Amino acid sequence: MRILIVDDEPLQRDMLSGFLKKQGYTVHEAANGTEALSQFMRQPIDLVLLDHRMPDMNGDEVLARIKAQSPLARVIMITAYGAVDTAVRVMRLGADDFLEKPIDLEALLAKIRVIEEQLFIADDVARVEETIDTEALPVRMIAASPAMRQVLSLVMRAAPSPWTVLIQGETGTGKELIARLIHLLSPRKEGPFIPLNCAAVPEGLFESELFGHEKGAFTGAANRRRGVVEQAHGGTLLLDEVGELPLAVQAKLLRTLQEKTFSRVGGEQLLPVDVRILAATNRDLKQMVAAGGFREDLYFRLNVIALDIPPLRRRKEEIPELIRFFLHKYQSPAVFDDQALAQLSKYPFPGNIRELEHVLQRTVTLARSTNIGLRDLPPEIRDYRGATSEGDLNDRLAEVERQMLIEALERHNWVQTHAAESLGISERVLRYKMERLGIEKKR
Ligand SMILES: Nc1ncnc2c1ncn2[C@@H]1O[C@H](COP(=O)(O)OP(=O)(O)OP(=O)(O)O)[C@@H](O)[C@H]1O
Repeated sequence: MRILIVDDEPLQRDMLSGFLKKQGYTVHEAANGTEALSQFMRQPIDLVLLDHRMPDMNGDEVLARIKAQSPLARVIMITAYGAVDTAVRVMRLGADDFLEKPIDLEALLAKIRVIEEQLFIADDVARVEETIDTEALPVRMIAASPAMRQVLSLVMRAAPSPWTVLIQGETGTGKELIARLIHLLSPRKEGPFIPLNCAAVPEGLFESELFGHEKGAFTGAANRRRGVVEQAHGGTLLLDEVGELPLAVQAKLLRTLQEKTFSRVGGEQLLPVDVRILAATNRDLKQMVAAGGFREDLYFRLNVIALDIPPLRRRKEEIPELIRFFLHKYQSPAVFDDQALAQLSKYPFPGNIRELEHVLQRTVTLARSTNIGLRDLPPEIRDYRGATSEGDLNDRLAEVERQMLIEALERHNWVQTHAAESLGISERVLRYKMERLGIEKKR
């Protein structure tokens, strides 16, 4: 990891630099904010240890400028002893962590390790992207928010296992992308990845689509045909919109999952098959189970590991990064000004990342110049005035809850027992809420 130490006291810098070098890190140093920013332009930096008290520039400002230049750079802010206000404020401004003076080197190392672990995840993803690129598969992905990093870390752990994974999320949140990632990180990566969109299969054709058919199995079955289960042998089968599967087919699929065999429509023989199943849905399968539209036993079989992909409006901090990503993908020279970016961040994107991508394509194509401003945005976004519906209310409540939890955790140095107590909830409830709201544990 490449670490930049920003501190105006040479002794403190030397001490930190010596310690971190001994731990095997590559260390750069800067004596003030201006120098820090120029260092930042010159070379890749993964982590900044930033002294909040700077002679030339306010620590808040240095932080904001670093984060604007490279939203993925991690920053640990070094604050004065007992300056709780500062600590809370810099965390809000996007610092990844903070540490009080005098610096406890063991605590510093523990914090660096946490960040390092997150970067490893990002590195793994980058490596996956390379693999995918060489195979000319159009799969690259951005995961810059804490919520998505948490999803990715779960992906990393789930992928090598043989278990089925149920990927849940609204339309366009990247469920198929995540499924491909799981496949590519699994021992089956050399095998096929077969996606089946269950919503696109006509009612009467499910069985043959899944399991294939023998010649003459039904009118129109002129030849033997392999189904997706068979095609995915040795690899991974993604059942997208799995909630659309008719009940009769669900029973057959369950048998295949349990016994690792299947038979083609019109065939007598039970054939062995080695396939890992991933399922994706934008419907609430649990509710479908309760309403009798989905088999409970199949639900439990599919839901061995559950991955919930948060909607884009819960991870708006990724919008600038996603825009950069898509502009690069389309080799567009367009630049979005601050007002356009702010308005895009306000809009709730019901169609999530897919909608964002379409909006960008449309905007860039129709804009009069490469400088994209408010007037170039599609009217539904340009004229969007903020929350009105119930869905938005829930999002706002979640945001308020998030802020309150983070503040309480900060106040109590991320000691969950104390934070929970101060909020009047149990520690278990606190942990549940942290997970649901994508708040990462700090220590
Ligand atoms: N994190 C991401 N980074 C970059 N691109 C993404 C990301 N997430 C999704 N996309 C892109 O957005 C589009 C929609 O993603 P995908 O098809 O995986 O969504 P989905 O949840 O499976 O949608 P649906 O529920 O409608 O099937 C794709 O073009 C995908 O490449």
